Amino acid sequence: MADSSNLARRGLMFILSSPSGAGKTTIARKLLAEVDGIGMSVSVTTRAPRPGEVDGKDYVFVDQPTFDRMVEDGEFLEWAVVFGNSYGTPKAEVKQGLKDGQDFLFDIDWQGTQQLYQRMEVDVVRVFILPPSIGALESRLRSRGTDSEDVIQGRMDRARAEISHWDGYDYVVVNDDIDRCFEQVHHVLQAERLRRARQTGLVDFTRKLMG
Ligand SMILES: Nc1ncnc2c1ncn2[C@@H]1O[C@H](COP(=O)(O)OP(=O)(O)OP(=O)(O)O)[C@@H](O)[C@H]1O
Ligand SMILES: Nc1nc2c(ncn2[C@@H]2O[C@H](COP(=O)(O)O)[C@@H](O)[C@H]2O)c(=O)[nH]1
Repeated sequence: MADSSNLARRGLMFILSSPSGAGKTTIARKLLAEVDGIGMSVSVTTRAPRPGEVDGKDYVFVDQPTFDRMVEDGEFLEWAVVFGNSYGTPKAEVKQGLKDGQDFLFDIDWQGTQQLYQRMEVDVVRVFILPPSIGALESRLRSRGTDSEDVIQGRMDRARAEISHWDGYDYVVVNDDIDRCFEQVHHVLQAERLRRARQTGLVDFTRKLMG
């Protein structure tokens, strides 16, 4: 017997953005651990690895000349400069994966979101995570313990500008309680998977149902 989860479906591009420290990486890791059928789009960056970050898993870490060559060779679906470092989304895996029904999770900023939306609007679902307050955002950046005071100040200075992009997203979720926020984001993913236009197996399935 068929249900919606085993009908053929085109994959989707599930984008999580937020001001730095609001919790998108935490939500992304939980989604990857607990939800089937979704994989991370691993970005390329010129930023130095943080303690504990693994090359090829958290990011592909490259130097600036390598990044510039990848841009010239058209290897990115989008790229942007964020906090003085370059970040880009590799093209290769995503395009084929979507055709095969694989969903991809993107932890990217508003500039990258706009570029992906312009290129691949029908596949993109845009989710923006807000902190419950500016104070909570700052204390999360500090409690993470991965960035210097200068870096934290830079990210706080940019936070208001980043928050101003909330209206470029399809869904906005406040991350006060992490479990509740995760549940809300998970529900968005489940609903978006059921969009008629993505369910490519529906034509055959309904034909059979109607005899
Ligand atoms: N709801 C929450 N309550 C308290 N702490 C949280 C909550 N969500 C996330 N955190 C913590 O806040 C810190 C920042 O979270 P995270 O690294 O996920 O943010 P981010 O948005 O991915 O930041 P960046 O853009 O810099 O990568 C982490 O230490 C995380 O454990
Ligand atoms: N446009 C893109 N933005 C990206 C990409 N990968 C990550 N990011 C964003 O950069 C900032 C900083 O990230 P951090 O890991 O250094 O704290 C954050 O907003 C990410 O969402 C990308 O490929 N393209």
